[in-house]
Amino acid sequence: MPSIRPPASKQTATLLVAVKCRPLTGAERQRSRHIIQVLDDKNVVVLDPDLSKDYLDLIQNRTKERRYSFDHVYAPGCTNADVYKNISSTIAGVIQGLNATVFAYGSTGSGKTYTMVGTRKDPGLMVLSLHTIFDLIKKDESSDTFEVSCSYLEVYNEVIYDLLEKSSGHLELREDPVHGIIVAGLRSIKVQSADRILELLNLGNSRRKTESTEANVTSSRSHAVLEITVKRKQKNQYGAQILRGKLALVDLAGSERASETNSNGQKFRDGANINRSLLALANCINALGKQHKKGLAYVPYRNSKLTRILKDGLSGNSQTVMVATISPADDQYHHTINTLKYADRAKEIKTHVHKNIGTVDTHVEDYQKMIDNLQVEVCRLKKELAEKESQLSIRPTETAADNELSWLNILSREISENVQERINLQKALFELEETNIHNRIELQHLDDAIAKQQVQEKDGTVLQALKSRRQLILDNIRDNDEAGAGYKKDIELNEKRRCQLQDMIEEAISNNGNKTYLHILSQYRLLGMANAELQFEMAMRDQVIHNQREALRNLWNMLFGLGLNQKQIMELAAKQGLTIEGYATPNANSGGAKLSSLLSHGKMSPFMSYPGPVAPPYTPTTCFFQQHQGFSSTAFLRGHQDTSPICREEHRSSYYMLSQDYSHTLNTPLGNQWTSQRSGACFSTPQKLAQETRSFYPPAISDACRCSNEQLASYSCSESFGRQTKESLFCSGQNLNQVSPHGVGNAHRCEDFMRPDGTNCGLCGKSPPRSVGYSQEIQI
Ligand SMILES: Nc1ncnc2c1ncn2[C@@H]1O[C@H](COP(=O)(O)OP(=O)(O)OP(=O)(O)O)[C@@H](O)[C@H]1O
Repeated sequence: MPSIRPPASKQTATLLVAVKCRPLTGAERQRSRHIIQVLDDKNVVVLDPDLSKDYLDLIQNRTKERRYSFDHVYAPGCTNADVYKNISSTIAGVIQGLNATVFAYGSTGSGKTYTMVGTRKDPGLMVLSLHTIFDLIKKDESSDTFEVSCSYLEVYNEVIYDLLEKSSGHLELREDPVHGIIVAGLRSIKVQSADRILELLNLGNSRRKTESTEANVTSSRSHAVLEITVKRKQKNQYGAQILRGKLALVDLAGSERASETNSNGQKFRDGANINRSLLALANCINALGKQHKKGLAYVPYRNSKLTRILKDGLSGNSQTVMVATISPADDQYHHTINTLKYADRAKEIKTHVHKNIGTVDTHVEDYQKMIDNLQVEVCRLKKELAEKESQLSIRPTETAADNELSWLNILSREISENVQERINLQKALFELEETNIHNRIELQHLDDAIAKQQVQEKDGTVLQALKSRRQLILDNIRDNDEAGAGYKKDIELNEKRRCQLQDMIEEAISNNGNKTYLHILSQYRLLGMANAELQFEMAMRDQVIHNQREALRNLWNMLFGLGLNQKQIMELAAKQGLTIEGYATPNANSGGAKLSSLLSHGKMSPFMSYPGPVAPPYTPTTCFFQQHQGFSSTAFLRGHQDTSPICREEHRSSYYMLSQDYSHTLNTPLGNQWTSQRSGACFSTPQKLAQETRSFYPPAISDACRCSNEQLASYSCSESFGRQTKESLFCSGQNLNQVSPHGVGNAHRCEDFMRPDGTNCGLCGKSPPRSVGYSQEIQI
C-alpha cells in the first residue's frame, strides 16, 4: 500500500556546529601570524590581530580577542577523519530512512573544499560518508534490499547545473508536496559501490567552476551539492515498507571582497552572486537563530537558489551538521570573526527529524514492477498447472476432484475475504494519510503566513484567524494520526490471519497425495489474489493523481471565472515564486473554462494562495464537491456548458482491470445520458448513485462533475469487497449521499457528510479523515 502507516513522529534536533581551523599555508607562514587558540575540543579563542595596542586600549581592556564555544572545535593538526568521527552517527541514520545535511561554511581559502572533498591522504567528509553508507549496507543483517542513487549539482551565478551531465542546461527548482524542494531534470544515477560514487564525484568536480583568485589558487566559484539517496525496502511484498534516507553534502563557494580577490569582469560577477547566495544563507541563519529565541520570524529562503535547496537542511526534516572552516592567519581576522558569528547563531537552529516511510509517490513504480512480476509468475504457474494436469494419467472425475479440493476452496475463500478486508483497511488509511499530507501542506503555508503577519505587524484579526485555523488543522492532523494508528493495528491483525491461512494450506497440502499439483494450484490462486490486491493499490494511486489533476483544472477554471486573464494569473503565480509550465492558451470556444490540455499535465504546484472563495483543490475526499460547488452555484458555469468532459481517457491502467464493466446508462437531471464505457473508482453501487445523483444535483451541473460521477457510478467492486463497501463506506462515495447545503467556498469537512441515518462515513464505525476546507475570510 502506498501509505498504510501513520506518519512517523517528529523529533526536534539542533544543528550540530563544528569549527575546523586549517594550518597556515606555506605562503601565509612568511607573512602572517597565527591567531587561533583552540583551548579544548569545544572552545576556541581568536586573538587580537593588532599587536600595537596603545596604552588607552590596554587599560580599558579594548581588545579584539573573542572567545567562542561550539559542539566541536578542531585544531589545525586535526584530520577530516577526526571531524567525521563525531558526525558518523548522523550519516548512519540515512540508511534508516532519515535525512542528513552536512555543509561547510567559511570564507574563501579557509578549507571548505578540503573538508568536504579532501585529498587522497586525508579524504574529506563526502568520501568518508559514502564509505560508511556502503559499509553499513554490506553489514546489514536484515532481509531488506537497498538501492543507492546519487546526484551532483552546482549553483553558479544563481543558475543550477547538473555536474553529472556533460553539458548540462539550466535546471529549475520545483516545490513538490511530498518531497519538498526538488531540482527538475536533475540526473540521479543508481550506484552499487562507494567507488562508483567517488568516480562520479571526481567527474563532477572536474566540471565545477573554479578560478584562481588572490585568496585561493583553486577557489570554488560555485556551490556544489552532492545528494545520496538510500532506498531501503522490506522484502515482504504485503505492506512492504520503504524507507528513503537522503544525505546532502554541500561545499559552498568562497565568499570574499572584490578588493581581496582582485577580481574583475566575469570574476567580479561570480563574486557578487556567490556573496548574494551566502548573504541569503547568512540571513536565513540569522532569522532561524532569532526564531528560536524570540518566536516566529520570517525566514527569507526564497532570496537565493542555494537557500531554497538548503531549506530542509536548515529547518525541515534533516539532521544537519555545519562545519565552519577558519584560517588561522591574522589577516583573515575579520572573515574568521564573521564565520564564527554565524556559526554561533546556527547553534540555535532547530530541525525536525522523522523517518521517511514510503509514501504514495515513492511507491508507484514499485507497484507496477510487482504487478508485472506477479503476472509473469501467474502465467508460469498456469502453464505448469496445465502440464501437470495432462501428465496425471488418471484425471480425477469432477466430483472426486471437487471433494478433494473442497477444503482448498474453503481456505481460498477465506483468503479472498482476508485480502478484501485488507484492501478496505488500506484504502481507509490511504485516505487518512492523503488528507494529512494536505493538512500538513496547509499548516506549512499557515506558518509562513503567520510569520509574515508577525513581521509586518499588520492586522491582528487576520493573525488571530490564521492562528485558530492552524490550531484546527493541528487537531485534525492529530485525530487522523490516531485513527491511522487504529487502522494500522487492524492491518497487523489481518496480516496475522493471512499467515495463519497460508500455513493451513501448506499443512493440508503436505498431508495430501497430490502434493505438487495442489501446491501449484494454491500458489496460483494466492498469486491471483495478490495480483488483484496490487492492482487495487494501483487503482487508488490512479485515483489520487486523477483527483489532483481535476482539482488543478478546477482551480484554473475558477481563476478564469474570477475574471483574471492569463497574464494576471502568471503574475500572481510568479509573486508566489511558482513557475507554471506547459501553459496553453485557453480554447476560445469555451472561454476561460477549457484548459484540459494544460491541466492534464498537472504541472502547477499546489503550493499557492487561493485568491478566491473556493475550497483548496487538492483534497481527494472533497474533490467531487468542489467541482459541484465551483460550477453549479455561479453564473459563470451556465455560460460554459460546453466544458469538455474531464474524463480519464489517458488512464487505462490496472485500475480499470480490477472492476467489472458496467455498461449501463444513467439519466442525469439535465436529461443527458451518462454512458459508462469503463469502470471507475467509487464505493457505491450504480443503482444507488443514479438515484442519489438524481435527487440532489441542481440543474446546472458541469461535465467535470458528470464525469466524476460516471466513474463513481461505474465502480463495481461493491459486490466483491464485502459488507462495508456495499454501504459506500468511503468518504469519496459518502459525499455523494449529500445534498450540498453550502454556498461556494464554505468549508466542507468530511464529517459534514453523514449517512442519511446520521452516522459518520468511514470504516468500521471509525471517524473519517479530517480535511479542513478553505475558509473565505483568510487570504494568505
Ligand atoms: N586541514 C588542512 N590541512 C592542510 N591544508 C589545508 C587544510 N585545509 C585547507 N588546506 C589548504 O588551504 C587551501 C584552501 O583550501 P580550500 O580550497 O579547501 O578552501 P575553500 O574554503 O574551499 O576556498 P574557496 O571558498 O575559495 O573555494 C588549499 O591549498 C588547501 O589545500
